[in-house]
Amino acid sequence: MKKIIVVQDFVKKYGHFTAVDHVSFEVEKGSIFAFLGPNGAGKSTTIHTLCTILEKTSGTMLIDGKDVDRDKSKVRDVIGVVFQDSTLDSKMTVEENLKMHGHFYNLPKSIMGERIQFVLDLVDLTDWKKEMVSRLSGGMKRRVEIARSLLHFPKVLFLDEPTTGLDPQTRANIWDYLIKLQKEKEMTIFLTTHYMDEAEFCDQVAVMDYGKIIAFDTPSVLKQKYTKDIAQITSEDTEGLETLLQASQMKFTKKGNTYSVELTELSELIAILGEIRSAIQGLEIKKGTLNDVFLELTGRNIRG
Ligand SMILES: Nc1ncnc2c1ncn2[C@@H]1O[C@H](COP(=O)(O)OP(=O)(O)OP(=O)(O)O)[C@@H](O)[C@H]1O
Repeated sequence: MKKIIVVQDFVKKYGHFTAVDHVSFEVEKGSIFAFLGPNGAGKSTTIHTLCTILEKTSGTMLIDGKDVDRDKSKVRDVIGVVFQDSTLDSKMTVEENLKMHGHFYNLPKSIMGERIQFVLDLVDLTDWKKEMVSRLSGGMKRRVEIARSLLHFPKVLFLDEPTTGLDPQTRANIWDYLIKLQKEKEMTIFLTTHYMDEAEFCDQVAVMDYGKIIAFDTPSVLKQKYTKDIAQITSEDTEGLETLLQASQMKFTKKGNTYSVELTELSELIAILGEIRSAIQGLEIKKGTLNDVFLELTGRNIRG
């Protein structure tokens, strides 16, 4: 697989403060990649530097083989960006906003109309083309921004917390569009988020904290490596259950007559449950989450 983003030993300092500290990673072409971390982890700093908005202190960053310092304009030609703060002109229509962006990217007049139609179709906003941006909801504005960022058919789409502040339904819709885009256009999507559920959609996740990448892998491998599934068992026969758990050396905690058991071997648990079948009142298996990954790595919740 081709690496479309290559970052080596990236450092960004603001004065004496090191916001990003010797970070290296690579992103595969056509994948969805997320930087996951709490506020202040250094996610926006990294994405802004990749997008040529900030200057790095040291290190190397290549996008599609182009150096973000030496080939700024070539990098800008191959990327699309959607940042946290809206940059749409609310006194203009959706179409006018897109046209302005098209002119900025020197899109020929002959294809402008067709491109605008294409990107608005992608985000289901064709009927809103002539509407003033000021009349759109927050979620629709974000969709216009996504459409606008795609107008010049970028190879990499950068999204800095694309769904922050949006309601769950709109967030889900935006994700539908992004996944459709990635599949249909083979576009690479690089996003930052502090939403765990969003990171779950991604092919690869870099978990960031205090300016460093503390884990990097697919969501399922991260969960396999750093979390355990927990079986919550409620039993009338607490003594019997406890004796069996102790005998099998399974790790557990107890609250009332509910036991939280770390699942290592499912067959072992099934055997225990079989022995006290009639006393079991409830059973729930809780899968490890990306928040558990973060908790395991840092001792804190990602929101904390
Ligand atoms: N212009 C700046 N001057 C000084 N410090 C800054 C500046 N911008 C960011 N920082 C600091 O750098 C660190 C990383 O910030 P950054 O915005 O990259 O984090 P983040 O992970 O994107 O967080 P958020 O989700 O809040 O945007 C933070 O401690 C922040 O306060």
